[in-house]
Amino acid sequence: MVEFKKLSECIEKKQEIFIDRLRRAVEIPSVSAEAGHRNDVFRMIDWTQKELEKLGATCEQIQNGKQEMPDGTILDLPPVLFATLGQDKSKKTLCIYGHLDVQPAALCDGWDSDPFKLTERDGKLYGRGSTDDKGPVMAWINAIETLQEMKVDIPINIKFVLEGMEESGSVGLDDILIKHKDSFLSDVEFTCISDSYWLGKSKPCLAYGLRGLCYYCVEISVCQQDLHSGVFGGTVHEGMADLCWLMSQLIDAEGTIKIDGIHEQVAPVTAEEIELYKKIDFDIDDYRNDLKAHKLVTDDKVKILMNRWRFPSLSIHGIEGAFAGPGAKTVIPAKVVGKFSLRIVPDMTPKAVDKCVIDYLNKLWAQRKSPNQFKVYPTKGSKPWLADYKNPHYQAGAKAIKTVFGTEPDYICEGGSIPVTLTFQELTQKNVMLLPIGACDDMAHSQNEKINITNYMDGTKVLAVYLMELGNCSS
Ligand SMILES: C[C@H](N)C(=O)N[C@@H](Cc1c[nH]cn1)C(=O)O
Ligand SMILES: [Zn+2]
Ligand SMILES: [Zn+2]
Repeated sequence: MVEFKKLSECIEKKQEIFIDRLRRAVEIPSVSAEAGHRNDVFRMIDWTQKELEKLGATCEQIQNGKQEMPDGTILDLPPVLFATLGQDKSKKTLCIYGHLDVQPAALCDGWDSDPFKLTERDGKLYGRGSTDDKGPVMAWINAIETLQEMKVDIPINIKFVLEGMEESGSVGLDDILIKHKDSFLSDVEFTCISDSYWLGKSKPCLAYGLRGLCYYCVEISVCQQDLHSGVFGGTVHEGMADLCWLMSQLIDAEGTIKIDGIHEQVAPVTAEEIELYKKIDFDIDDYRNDLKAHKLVTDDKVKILMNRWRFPSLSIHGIEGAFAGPGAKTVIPAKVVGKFSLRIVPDMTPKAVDKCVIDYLNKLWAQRKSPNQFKVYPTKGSKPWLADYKNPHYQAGAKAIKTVFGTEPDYICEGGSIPVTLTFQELTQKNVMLLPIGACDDMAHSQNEKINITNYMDGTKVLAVYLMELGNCSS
């Protein structure tokens, strides 16, 4: 086993190279949700392939067909990048998943610097994708590169599955993985994903649960084109008024979901779980301060954590077709599409949730007695995921964290969703672990997303030590 002190020094010496690698990754605006950036997603995949090839990996881009956008345009889906490093039959194989696409971002959203120029301020690296998920993907590359330069024999074979559509529902990925179950995935013994965040700012953690996601569109059309509200106001049934009324019936002021049949699907909380949650090191005042929230829905630590991980939540995201710019445009939109989603937990399933949501909205629509055209439909849904954190694979992760930070990790769940996690678990029938490197205040998906330099560098160390620990791991 490589001496940690030496490994740590080698990683520290390469800090500028590693930051530069992340800088080049962030500079490619690989926003999967925007048609105008689709080529950048392709570019990002090509660029990462070259980085992996420099490590000696054999790469293959698995083509992923086409995607029809809501306006009817057809776009090529980015390929999924498969990479293989090492094919030693005497070694076990680790599969690393990550994503190379990012959420949309623009300076005018309220960023303090260009989201696609990695900018260092106070030991933090700001930029879209810095923590979600380009930083962690680069940290894997950094870790392998360092071990290779130190001439260390990595005790496992490594496979990468890197996609470019995660932030848009991982379109096509499950089908590709299912097709490669008996080939590329057949020898996978462990899967590790670094695409989530610590619970706090200083204590590392391992995550063993994710919520699933069910996303919905509610479409209301009034007429053929937008109307002048002075000329036509008072003569038509306004779609925005219908939609705002419908959306206001989804949750109450406390955030409790009002849709019939949702709460009944949630697995009952056990006394043992409550005890587990009580022990988690989580400062509720810090959390509120970080968010600069006026007030949280409760000051009870266990309830807040359970609301994040153990119970469903419903969020209203936006209205397509509605006026959202500055100024005072006076228009009646011809058609509006409301967007909301539910994060779902065991024992909820997208199928059962879809039925409740659609039945509930149809019931409300009948009450509204509007003559407008109404349609509600789910976009992609994903199930929640839970893993066995007592598996030796988690012990390898914990040992790596102990080596780098001198402390045991917290074992936590994550409120977000990475749908492919469950797919890996089901297809390989092996343990999957989430090993985050970013801090709780990294603000993924938001303005001023960042990763701390310390997290990026220590994260690289943890991933390198974890690769070495896997050599002794029998899952
Ligand atoms: C936790 C992960 N880094 C993440 O951000 N996942 C997204 C997945 C998603 C699904 N549809 C769009 N994005 C999330 O939880 O929102
Ligand atoms: Zn992510
Ligand atoms: Zn994300």
